[in-house]
Amino acid sequence: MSIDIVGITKNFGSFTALDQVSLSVPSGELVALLGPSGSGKTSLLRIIAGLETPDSGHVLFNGEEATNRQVQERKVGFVFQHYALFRHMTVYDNIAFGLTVKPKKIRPTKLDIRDKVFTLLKLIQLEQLADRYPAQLSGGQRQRVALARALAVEPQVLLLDEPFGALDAKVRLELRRWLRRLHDEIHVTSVFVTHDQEEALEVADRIVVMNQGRIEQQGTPSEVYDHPATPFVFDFLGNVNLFQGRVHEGKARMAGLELASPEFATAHNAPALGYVRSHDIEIERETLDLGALEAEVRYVLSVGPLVRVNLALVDGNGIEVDLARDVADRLRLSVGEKVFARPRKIRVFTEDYQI
Ligand SMILES: Nc1ncnc2c1ncn2[C@@H]1O[C@H](COP(=O)(O)OP(=O)(O)OP(=O)(O)O)[C@@H](O)[C@H]1O
Repeated sequence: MSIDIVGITKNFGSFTALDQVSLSVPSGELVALLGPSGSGKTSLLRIIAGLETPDSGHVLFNGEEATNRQVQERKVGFVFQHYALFRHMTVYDNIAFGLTVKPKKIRPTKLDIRDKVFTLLKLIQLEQLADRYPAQLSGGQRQRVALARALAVEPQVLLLDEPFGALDAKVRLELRRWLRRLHDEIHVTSVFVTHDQEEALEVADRIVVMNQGRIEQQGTPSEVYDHPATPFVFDFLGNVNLFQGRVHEGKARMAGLELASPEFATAHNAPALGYVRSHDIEIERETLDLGALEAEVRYVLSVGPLVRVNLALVDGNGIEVDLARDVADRLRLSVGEKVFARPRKIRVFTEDYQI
């Protein structure tokens, strides 16, 4: 089922949580709503679910007006961060619950329910644990059961609000890969709320980046990562360094760097911000040209497969560089050493345009 959000605004008192938000989710797509705390992700999800009413705007399901439809009529399934399972029921009964409480006329037979529950148990790879109680499961297993319970009633839309938020990093990673594979199998239209950019980049077909109740950008993971439309998106998706400067008659100057572009031709001393991802900077001991910045090594820190180097520039500002371990091993940097930092890619934003 496709979802269209058209010009949705939601206020809580004088606070605007959603400001004229429009979004289309084609049938079968997995969309991630990504943004910092308070950006309006959950409010938008709750409006799609029918748990919250917008002040203005419309929600359409398959092109049909659904703004005032009751939750029960919307055929949505939910999985929340702390959507506790029924403690006194086994895994089997938890998953079967939505089917057993259906009105008698449309309730499947006991045998059909059994078939359905075991199909779902297979899908979530927990067939052996049907008779366990929630307290006897790990956090990751519980969330998989919660997902199976949501899927049992064959929702047309699946809404997931930080479903893996309470789990530790390793389980989180496993589950998001598992969710991606599961979605490839069942293709139910899904909206997934997260504030974790890696999770969104890995799981979603499309990412909707939210900030202060508005959509900053939407696109495929590579579109938003490689071509961020705004400084906010650049900053939010990855570890970035920021250089302040100015553009004037075809040139941008910042932190001792000079960049020429025809895009700047009409700018006259306009303030500009240059963004460089920490893995888009090379460190050299010697330099032959002007494209590198003189710096001093402040500290060197191993972070798993990366080595994070903090450099102090001549102007006193600090930048962070992430080097692959083999590159760092070759360089063998020591604290206090003088080096050169060469940004490979800089994205310049001025008030009027970006390159
Ligand atoms: N029922 C409510 N009453 C008053 N304010 C609310 C209510 N629900 C949400 N808000 C406010 O609306 C804003 C958006 O909240 P929302 O939960 O949608 O953000 P979010 O992006 O999901 O954040 P988080 O990641 O922290 O859950 C927040 O500032 C929040 O305090």
